[in-house]
Amino acid sequence: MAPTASQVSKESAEVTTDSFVKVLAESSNLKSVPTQFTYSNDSKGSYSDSIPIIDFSQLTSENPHQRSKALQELAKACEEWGFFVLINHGIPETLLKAIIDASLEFLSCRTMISGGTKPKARRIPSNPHRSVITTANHKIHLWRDFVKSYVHPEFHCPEKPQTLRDIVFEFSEKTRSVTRKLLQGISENLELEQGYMDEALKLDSCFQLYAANFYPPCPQPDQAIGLPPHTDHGLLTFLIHNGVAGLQIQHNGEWFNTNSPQNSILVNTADHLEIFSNGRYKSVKHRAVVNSEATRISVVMANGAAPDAVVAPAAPLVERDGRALYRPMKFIEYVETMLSNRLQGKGNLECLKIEEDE
Ligand SMILES: O=C(O)CCC(=O)C(=O)O
Ligand SMILES: [Fe+2]
Repeated sequence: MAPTASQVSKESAEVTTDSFVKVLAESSNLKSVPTQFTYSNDSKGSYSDSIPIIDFSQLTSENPHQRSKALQELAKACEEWGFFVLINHGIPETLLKAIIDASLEFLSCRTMISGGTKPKARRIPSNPHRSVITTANHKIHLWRDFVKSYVHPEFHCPEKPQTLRDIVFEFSEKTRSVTRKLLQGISENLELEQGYMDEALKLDSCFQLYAANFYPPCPQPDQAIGLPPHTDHGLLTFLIHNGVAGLQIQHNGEWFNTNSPQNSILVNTADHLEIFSNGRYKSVKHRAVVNSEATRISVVMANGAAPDAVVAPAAPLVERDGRALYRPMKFIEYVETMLSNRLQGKGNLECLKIEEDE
């Protein structure tokens, strides 16, 4: 079950003034990355013409030929890249722009609040504005400010401004509907009986998490990271941004820059799709790199199973494969372990893998 508003606001009390990277980045004499942010990385990525593009209007077309072609493309994208650029999805461009603008305003405004009295930020019913990860033996501050809220099946969002709430609510509804149709296509590609996936994952009460990430310009982009390599919880993650590049995905061991035509949505396959498909569709590793010139903002909607659904490899696939490759786990427990960083660098997915000799 999603946490109650009181649980969440208790966590938000961890917000501190110095957790805002924006303030640090704006200080005029900042010439290098402070040591606690140091994360040496080669932030360069390759470019590829073969990053898949999925035309949603063809996937939902009544023309069987068009639909079957789009289904094949979707299967290939999930198998080979775990990532695709979704076009003609039907979500109005005005809404995409509105959620970027409202998220940007909210994060900028939180930063100003932090400079004065803090209580307002504390009362915000969203997850903490955390910018630290713990690796095996030390803490690294990320070059990112962010906000996160569970928005479905229960809607939690900062109470103010009302415009942000309204926009996030509408974006959650629209992305949910697109997600359900993509999952329907994926279920057909996995040759599952109609309704099997919906029931097993209780998709009518599917989980959604909204996040907005704010990456200010960084004086030494190779010495800091917005988000280190990771995979996402959930089935499919949707991401849009303000036109400043920064998302890189790993493909055959190499980092690739992602490029998105205007009004498109970047979609990646996530951990629970890897589990449910019994390893057919891998959860793609990705990272957010920073740059020295422009502020980047991304808005993410993570789409998962119902909080109380126990996610396991689909039984018909286990039967076909002869064995399950992952242990079952309740969806919300998985998410909460991941968000609390309790695994300290070791992914949840790794912990659920069943070795051949077990
Ligand atoms: O901002 C980005 O491009 C990546 C965001 C992301 O991977 C996440 O929020 O999980
Ligand atoms: Fe991610």
